[in-house]
Amino acid sequence: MSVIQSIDMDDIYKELKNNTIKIDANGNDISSEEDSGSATSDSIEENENESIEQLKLRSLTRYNDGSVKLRNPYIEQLESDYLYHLSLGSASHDLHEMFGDVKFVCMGGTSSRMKDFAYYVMKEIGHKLPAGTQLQDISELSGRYSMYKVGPVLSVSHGMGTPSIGILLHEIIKLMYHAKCKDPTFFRIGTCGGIGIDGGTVVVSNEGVDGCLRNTYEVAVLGKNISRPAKLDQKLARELMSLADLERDGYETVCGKTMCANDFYEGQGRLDGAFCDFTEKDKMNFLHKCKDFGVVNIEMEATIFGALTYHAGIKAAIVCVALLNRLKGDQVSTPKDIMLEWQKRPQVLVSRYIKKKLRLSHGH
Ligand SMILES: O=P(O)(O)O[C@H]1O[C@H](CO)[C@@H](O)[C@H]1O
Ligand SMILES: O=c1cc[nH]c(=O)[nH]1
Repeated sequence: MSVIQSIDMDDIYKELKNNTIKIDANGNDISSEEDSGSATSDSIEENENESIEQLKLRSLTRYNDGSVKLRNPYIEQLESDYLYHLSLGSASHDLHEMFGDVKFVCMGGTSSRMKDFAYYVMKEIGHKLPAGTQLQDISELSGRYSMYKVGPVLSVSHGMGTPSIGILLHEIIKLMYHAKCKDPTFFRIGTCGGIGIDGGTVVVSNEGVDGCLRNTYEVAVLGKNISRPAKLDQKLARELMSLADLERDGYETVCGKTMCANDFYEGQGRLDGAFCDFTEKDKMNFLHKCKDFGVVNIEMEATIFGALTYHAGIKAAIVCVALLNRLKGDQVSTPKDIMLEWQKRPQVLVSRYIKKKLRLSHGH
């Protein structure tokens, strides 16, 4: 058995490596700043700082009318911007006409899930298609992602892992800008492995952490690692939790940290990949440490989803259903029909939220 370097879990709070630049939501380099949030810090001052940060973020990411502003001066200079992986362009399509009314962008890994969600949410919000028509996959030509529009809801597939959802997030955020969408809210509707929770349990994430339990998303840009906070909207998470109802739903909904792994097998401590250089004891120790740290589930997109939406000043939430309890095994072998029923659960919660917001905005 080859030797691998073990993760020193006690080092998780230490500074990132020297060649990593930490940037805050406003794009400032904060690599040299001490970590804030010690138990002795004054909470009123923290709240004030938080509000100031939110205001600065808003001025960087919104025009006065609430429409999405990009943090990239080069886009304005382009004569036309082609969103290659969506098969849509600012010159070839009237993006404002097509998407200007979008308020909710829902993403999930597979095309079939996002098509099902589009039909489900259509029924839930009472959206009617013209007689004899059906929903069209707007990005079909790209052959990469599938996208359906149901009134103010966009339902898009993102594929697997951070690179895939990262490309989509860049293009969808640009789409929001070209379409002049006002204050959109983003959701990831997914599946995950639970830690200490039964299969079928729904998880609302309160933050994303990476495979070393850091609450950041790191990416190499021009030869340097850039690290951005992987934050999710706390109020939105609480509101989603308030819409869950154990008695009515018949299943549990919990809130906690979500680990974003860069791999399904070794990266999630599975013993059933093509390779495994650790023991079952190592795996269980790691999963228990994650659990003690507040991690309730593992998937493969949470950090980048939190980081890019936060950087864009977009309210975002992740709702996943656990397909298994990783403390009890690694194989995902639940029968297909049960799995499909479980996958509906995050859709039900997100639809409830959308319905509630639409009712409020229509004044009833
Ligand atoms: O939530 P969905 O889209 O199912 O994605 C989850 O499932 C995939 C692995 O099977 C990863 O992409 C993980 O994040
Ligand atoms: O264990 C699991 C199940 C779904 N998706 C993951 O990434 N991990």
